[in-house]
Amino acid sequence: WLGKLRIGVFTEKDIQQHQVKTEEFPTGDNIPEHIAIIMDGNGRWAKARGLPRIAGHHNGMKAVKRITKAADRIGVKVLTLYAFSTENWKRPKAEVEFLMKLPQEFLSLELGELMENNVQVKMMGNRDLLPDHTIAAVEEAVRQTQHNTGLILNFALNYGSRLEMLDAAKQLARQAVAGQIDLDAIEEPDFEKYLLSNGLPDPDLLIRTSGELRLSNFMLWQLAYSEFWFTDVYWPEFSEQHLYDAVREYQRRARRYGGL
Ligand SMILES: Cc1cc(N2CCCCCC2)n2ncc(-c3ccc(F)cc3)c2n1
Repeated sequence: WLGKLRIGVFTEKDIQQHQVKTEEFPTGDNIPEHIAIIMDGNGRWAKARGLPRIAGHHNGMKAVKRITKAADRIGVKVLTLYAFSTENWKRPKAEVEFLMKLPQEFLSLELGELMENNVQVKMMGNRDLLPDHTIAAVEEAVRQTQHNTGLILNFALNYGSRLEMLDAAKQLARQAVAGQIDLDAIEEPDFEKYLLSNGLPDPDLLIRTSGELRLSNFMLWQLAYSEFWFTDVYWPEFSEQHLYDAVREYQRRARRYGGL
């Protein structure tokens, strides 16, 4: 009986504003197998606090760890995080140099725990233009975790969807010109195997933070049937409960649309 006694009184509003850390997290059926996140708002988060943009990116990196653990906890199988787009090269040189150091900083801090939690690190993106030190850090993490069978943590790094699809089309065209495939027999799976997401299921749920309502050249083919969930919250302040709100909404839609 005493176990049910509430210490202090909090309202539904407190819960919705995450003033109170409710232990509840989504369970049961329809946990999305693959969640993809466009982690936006890092610069604005810093600006709102009178901090330099790189402070936003650094706090964004802490959110990566927080949300990876939260997704793993509820049984998500694949978590794809849009860490750097092909358009991000237009940022100031100093900012790009800082961003290009974050993969190795994150991995030097977290790879041990990722291994303990059986997480497999993958990278989806174009290795051209990436600094050698960035590629080396990511490829070492991919190698070390390649046999892990738990959550797949897939970083979209120097990724652009149109370039990805154009390259897949060119590879198919080359095969057709060489007579290695019958043009009229090409089906969607023949195209998909040349995408950088090859081997991964399409995202069930796309989350984008900071109020932007665009895809920004992210997984345009793969998101064809995905649920989209947008929030005004800036990525550095995106909490476990925000993730769980998105998953609960996904489960609600699946129940509603899953029927007739
Ligand atoms: C370029 C960049 C930016 C980056 N930000 C932090 C998250 C918000 C978005 C912008 C800044 N993060 N966070 C983690 C990584 C990363 C990438 C590959 C990898 F194998 C391990 C970690 C990362 N990479």
